Amino acid sequence: MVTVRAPATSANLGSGFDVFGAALTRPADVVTVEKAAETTIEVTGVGAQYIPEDPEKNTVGAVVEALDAPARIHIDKGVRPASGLGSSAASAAGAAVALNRLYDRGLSRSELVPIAAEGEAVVSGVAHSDNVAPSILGGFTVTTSEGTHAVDASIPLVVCLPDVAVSTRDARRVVPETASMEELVETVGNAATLAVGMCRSDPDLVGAGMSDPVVTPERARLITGYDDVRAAAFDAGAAGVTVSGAGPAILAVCRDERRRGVAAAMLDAFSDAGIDARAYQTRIGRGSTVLEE
Ligand SMILES: Nc1ncnc2c1ncn2[C@@H]1O[C@H](COP(=O)(O)OP(=O)(O)O)[C@@H](O)[C@H]1O
Ligand SMILES: N[C@@H](CCOP(=O)(O)O)C(=O)O
Repeated sequence: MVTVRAPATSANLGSGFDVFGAALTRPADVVTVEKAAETTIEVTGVGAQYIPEDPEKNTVGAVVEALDAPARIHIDKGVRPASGLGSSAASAAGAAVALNRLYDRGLSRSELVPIAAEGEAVVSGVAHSDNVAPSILGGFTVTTSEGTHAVDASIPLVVCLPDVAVSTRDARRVVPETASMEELVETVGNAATLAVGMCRSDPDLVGAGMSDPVVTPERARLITGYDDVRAAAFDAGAAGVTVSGAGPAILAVCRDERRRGVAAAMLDAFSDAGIDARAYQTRIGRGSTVLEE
């Protein structure tokens, strides 16, 4: 038996659509696997009632297939599904790390990234790796078709999750098909600024590089109260605010001493818009951890 804690993640970080990701210290899924002749999946925890236990439909089923590692699998969800916090990815990442150990497949953490990404194709139609990479490797990650680079960065964050669901599949439908040269130049400049900020563990620089003129404005329209929550976070001292993943969670980066105030301001703004929400005061953290084997 192997048990793995796989963290929630925030993808895109504004300027790095389908490329940037970050592991969060909390929340997390806990995935337990045991060898079995046939694969079975049991799901408990946050939002378990919305998650299929059929291996064909659950993200971990694709990981079992790719590793040829049938197992009795238990997923204890800490990351709510359809959150923008890499819920579907956390289970796939945890399963990839756990099954690799259970069956002694000997794959490196980097080699497990494309395998876990197969799970994302099951739910969103695209095997994007920007959530599974940080959930497996930890830190700030840059993922391209060439592979993944991970950087340990110490950056305080707040993620505010409203009590509404946005599916990644639906939110990918509003992504524009083209961008102008002006938008491209602005995005490249912001993404590069953010990456330098991560390398320096500088929250102000990371925040300065989060702005994205192409995808985020379209996604923000799907989140009731987004503009007010964003403005409230900036007023409370956030250095940058954007949609987390495909939403509806909203991500703010700030200095440590501002985190509590930023979280309270975001919750108040959602409440003023008539929406219940919860805020996680978190930071960039480590990847999947083996708890027991
Ligand atoms: N192990 C899993 N954990 C979470 N969601 C899963 C899992 N397997 C399948 N799903 C499905 O994936 C969808 C949520 O994924 P997605 O829309 O990408 O949201 P998130 O941003 O939270 O990952 C839901 O329809 C859910 O039923
Ligand atoms: N790059 C993807 C990331 C989706 O993240 P999720 O946490 O919402 O699953 C996208 O923006 O579609």
